[in-house]
Amino acid sequence: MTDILIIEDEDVLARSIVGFLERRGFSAGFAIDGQSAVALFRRERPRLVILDVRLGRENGLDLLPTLRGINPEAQIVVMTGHGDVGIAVEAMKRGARDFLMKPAPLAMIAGMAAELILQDNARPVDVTGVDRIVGRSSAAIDLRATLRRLASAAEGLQPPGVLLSGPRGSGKTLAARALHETVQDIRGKMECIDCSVGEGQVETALQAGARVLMLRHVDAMGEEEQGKLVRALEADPGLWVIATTARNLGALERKGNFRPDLLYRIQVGWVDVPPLADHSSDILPLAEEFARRTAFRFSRTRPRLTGEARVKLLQHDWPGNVAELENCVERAVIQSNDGMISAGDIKIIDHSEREEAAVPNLTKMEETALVKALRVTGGNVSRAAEMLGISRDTLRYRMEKFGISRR
Ligand SMILES: Nc1ncnc2c1ncn2[C@@H]1O[C@H](COP(=O)(O)OP(=O)(O)OP(=O)(O)O)[C@@H](O)[C@H]1O
Repeated sequence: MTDILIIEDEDVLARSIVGFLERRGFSAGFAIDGQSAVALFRRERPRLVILDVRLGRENGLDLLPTLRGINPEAQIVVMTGHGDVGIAVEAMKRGARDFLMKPAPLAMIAGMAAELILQDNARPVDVTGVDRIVGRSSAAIDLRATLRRLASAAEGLQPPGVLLSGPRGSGKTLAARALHETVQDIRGKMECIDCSVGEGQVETALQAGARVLMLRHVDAMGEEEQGKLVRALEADPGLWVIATTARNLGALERKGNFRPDLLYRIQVGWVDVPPLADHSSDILPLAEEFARRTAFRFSRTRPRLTGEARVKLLQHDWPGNVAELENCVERAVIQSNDGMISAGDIKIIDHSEREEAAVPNLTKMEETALVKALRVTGGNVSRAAEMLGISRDTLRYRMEKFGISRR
């Protein structure tokens, strides 16, 4: 019996995946076309299949119903070309469990195999440093690499400052903490300040012995606090700043709302944290991680996401980024009660609908104003028209239009 079957028409690639998996203790085999893949699948009953969508002239997706018909319990992960989220969604509608985007590093394939085969509920929750950043997209890989590079250059950064820039909820604070955890031995104690909350926090943090200031939402820092910070940084050149912003600080500086000398000090190291929509291949690994963490927190067995639930998560564009995904999965885990998270448990808050509801209806407002003016004036049309700032004739016309009587 084989644990993992690789269905991949590129013989050399298939062999290297198999070799890598075997060195990590899995038994693996491969097939280079549909027909031999089905025969091997039937004979070896693998628990996991990694299926390339482009299988020579064949479409790998066409194999899905056959494989699922033979053994519906086997997990099937499809490999798609980079950026082909549409194909991944299609594959999952047809029963695939997950997807990988090519080129997928071998370590990532092995990690996914371990996760799916061992169903490791017991994976430690206390991963530290840059490893806390979940994701297998090239954006996540780049982010971890940039943070590691900055961490190793941390001692030499002059002046010592790193700016993490990206939209709300994208993971800037997590990246900042990950960076600090990696360098804390050389940089020392960190105090976190949310600059949108108020003034005076820099002083308090310094009094508490901070050697690193984490400034969340630094774009919201007031003028006076900016001045204090610049003076503190001048007095203590070893003080480190890790700042996060969702707004363009350069533009704020040009408008005179951000001090150029502060900007110069904090954007020595620069990290861009992308919106979740730009790395949608991380949606499912992140959702799995949030489900695992929430289940752990509430001492529950980790619920499984059904295929429909996965498709629903993939099809949303997450304007609130990772924070929105995290909230959504947490709610789903709390609501689920049969060990499964189904599409119905995934409640996506439609921001456009909420915004639509928040826009007042002008006709309704006009009618309400007319009724109110007539009630306040006891039905006196002249006084009501005066209050409303319109002529008596206009008021009469409007009353008729809305069918409003004087009382
Ligand atoms: N790649 C990731 N892996 C694991 N968890 C993540 C990742 N990105 C974000 N998160 C989690 O998502 C949530 C939101 O992230 P975070 O608070 O870092 O966003 P932010 O960009 O700082 O938001 P804001 O702009 O509102 O301050 C946090 O709970 C964080 O731990």
